[in-house]
Amino acid sequence: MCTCITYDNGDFYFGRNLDLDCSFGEKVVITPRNFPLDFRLAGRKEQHYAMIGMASAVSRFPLYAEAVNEKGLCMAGLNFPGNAYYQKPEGQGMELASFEIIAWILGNYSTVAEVKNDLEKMKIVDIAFSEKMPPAPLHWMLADREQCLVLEAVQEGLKIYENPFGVLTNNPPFEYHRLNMNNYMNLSAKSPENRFCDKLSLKPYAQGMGAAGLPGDASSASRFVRAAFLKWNSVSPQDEKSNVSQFFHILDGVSMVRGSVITEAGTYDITTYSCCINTRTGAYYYKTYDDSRIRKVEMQETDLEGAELITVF
Ligand SMILES: C[C@H](CCC(=O)NCCS(=O)(=O)O)[C@H]1CC[C@H]2[C@@H]3CC[C@@H]4C[C@H](O)CC[C@]4(C)[C@H]3C[C@H](O)[C@]12C
Repeated sequence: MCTCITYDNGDFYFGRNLDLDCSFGEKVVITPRNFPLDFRLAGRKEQHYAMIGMASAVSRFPLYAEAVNEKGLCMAGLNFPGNAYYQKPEGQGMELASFEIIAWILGNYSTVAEVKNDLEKMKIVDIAFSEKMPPAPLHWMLADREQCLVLEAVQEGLKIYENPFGVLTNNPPFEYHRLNMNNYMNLSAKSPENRFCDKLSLKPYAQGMGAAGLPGDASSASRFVRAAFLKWNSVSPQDEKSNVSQFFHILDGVSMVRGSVITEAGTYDITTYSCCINTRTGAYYYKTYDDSRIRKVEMQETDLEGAELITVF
């Protein structure tokens, strides 16, 4: 499971928890402007926007789990098993493999509004990266400071949703989470008042009781509501250090502790890493399950005109 959020407070931040039972060879990878991107059916891009994010560093193609480009457009892929449906390629139009979609969108577009114009033309097709790497069933959150969308490639085609929450988790489809949020509108960060019945003298006896009923489990639906509650009630000074710290505190509120989530295969889902990106500066902050120190990789400190992928070890 995964949780992705945006955070607007002075600067605009984007990031996620990546919850998984194993590593996918993740490394922070910078794709400079002149690194040729070879798309399977959409052709070769010699030049494009530079981007930074966490990718599987096993290949010549940057397989991003999430990234931001130099214009502040960001995108993340999250598991969507049983619902993601990639179409058969037909050899016409803008056909993209699921593993190419982040690099394609961030390489070519500077804002969500710009992408939106072309989304109708895009088709996500069923192509494996390699025999050992079949397509992952994903849905995506795409955001900039102005707008946030969810993209879901399902049997009926590519669905595009406005996402006013700036939050995404996993199954079921986004429409469910949007409706489910209404079940929690009564929760509050403030101390509650007795609305149960005025004939009973009910009083809060501790802090935090206004949000009693906020779901605490690790399920996707619960993480969605909890991340939204933490994010939308968040208060933080607007400097970089406070914002980044606050962002990780929100993600910590929906993170997975080893042993508490056992998959059907009997393995343990954990929050492998958490990341926070300042979308204006391209600074990528992250921490891992075994090292809570926050590390920072700055896209702008590398040569963005380069022609080779930069993998940060
Ligand atoms: C596992 C992650 C989602 C975490 C998540 O949401 N967990 C929910 C669990 S639960 O289902 O809700 O229980 C997803 C997110 C992005 C994915 C990579 C995308 C590029 C590439 C695509 C290739 O085709 C296959 C390999 C590849 C490296 C992918 C590996 C893996 O699939 C990644 C990391």
